[in-house]
Order: sequence, then structure tokens, then C-alpha cells
Amino acid sequence: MSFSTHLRKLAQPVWDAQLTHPFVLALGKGTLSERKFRYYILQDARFLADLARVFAAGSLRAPDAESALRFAKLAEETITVERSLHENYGKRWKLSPQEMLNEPMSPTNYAYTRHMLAVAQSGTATEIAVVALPCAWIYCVVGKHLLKNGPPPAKHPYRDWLMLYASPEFEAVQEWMRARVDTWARTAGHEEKKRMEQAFLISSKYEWMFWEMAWNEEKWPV
Ligand SMILES: Cc1ncc(CO)c(N)n1
Repeated sequence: MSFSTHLRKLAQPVWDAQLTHPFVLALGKGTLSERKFRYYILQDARFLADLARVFAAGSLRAPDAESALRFAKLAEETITVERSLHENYGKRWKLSPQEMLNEPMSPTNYAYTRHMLAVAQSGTATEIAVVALPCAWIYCVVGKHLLKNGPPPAKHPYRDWLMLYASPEFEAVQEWMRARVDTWARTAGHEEKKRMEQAFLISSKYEWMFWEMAWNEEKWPV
């Protein structure tokens, strides 16, 4: 069994829970309130800015030039591809890119990004790939699951989001990251593998918490 498959089996219960989360179900059906979706997109724009930094750290720590280049491209693509999706939605709400990035992070978003940035600060390239793997992999699984019966109707309010995350281009991101994790895990020691399992599991749980955060429009207590 590949190490990435081992990681997914470890996290399978919280992965399965994502496909039945009310936010995900409503997003797929197009019944999600625009207010909840706006909350999600504004938080996700903040999330992606930090995710790009995690990929940049992966480029710095990468053991070879090809991986360093690919991580740097992932940092760029995270900002150019996913953020352009957000900025197009932002136009719906007459928000400039800067206004979107001025949105304060929610507690869950802050915690999830600190979790990934901590691994980016002190982890190996393998640990960095692992901590960001649920992010890329789960969205691919969710996107494909929501479009398993075919593309959304042209009038679906969240069509662009669904098409991006169900796309082969987005699938290629997690395929590359899984291939790196599987290759590099072969030479990882016991302690590093334990850290990788923890990082993957915690990121997987934060992915579920991110849907829950958006569904509840989470705010700081005061
Ligand atoms: C919270 C979160 N996880 C994963 C993705 C996919 O990049 C995203 N945009 N946001």
C-alpha cells in the first residue's frame, strides 16, 4: 500500500463526513444561501494566501530542482487560479481583491493556517507536502463527488466553483503531491512518518471544520 493510501485510510472517517456535510450538500445542489457562500469565499481567499506560503516553503525545502520548481508553481497557481475564482465571485458582491483580503480570519481558519504554517516553518519537504495534501485531495474528491452525475446546469449559482474542483487540472495537483509523498516516504524514518500521519490527520479534520465554520458563519466570541 502506498503511504498516501495509508494516510487516507487513517483519515477515512473524517473524509467520508465531508461528503455528507450540509454545506457541501447545499453547495452541490445550488441551494446554499449566498450569505453562507460569501462568508466561505472571503475566508477561503485568506486561507489560500497562507496556502501559497506553505507551497513556497515546500519549494525552499525540496530535495531536487524539479520538485522545488513544481512547489513554486503550486504557490503561483494557488494565487492565480483559485484566487481569480474568488475575485470573480467578489465582483458579484462589489468587493475589490484588497477588500476581500481585509476580511478578518475566523477562529477555525486561523487555526488551520497556523497548523500548516508551523509545519512549513520546521518540517521536511515531505511533511510540507503531507500537511497540504488533504487540502488538494479532499477538494478533488468533493468536486468529483458533487458532479458524479454530470456537469452542473449553466444557471447553477456555484457552477464555477464545482467545475474548478472537479477538473482534471485540479486533480493533477493532488496526483503530483501524492506521488512525491509516496516516493519520499520510502526513505522517511519512523518519527518522521508519525509526524506525517499527525499532520495529515489534523489537516483532514480542519478541512471538515472549514465546512462547519462556513455553515455556521463562525465568528470570534468577542
Ligand atoms: C479550506 C480549503 N481547502 C482546500 C482548498 C483547495 O485548494 C481550498 N480552496 N480551501
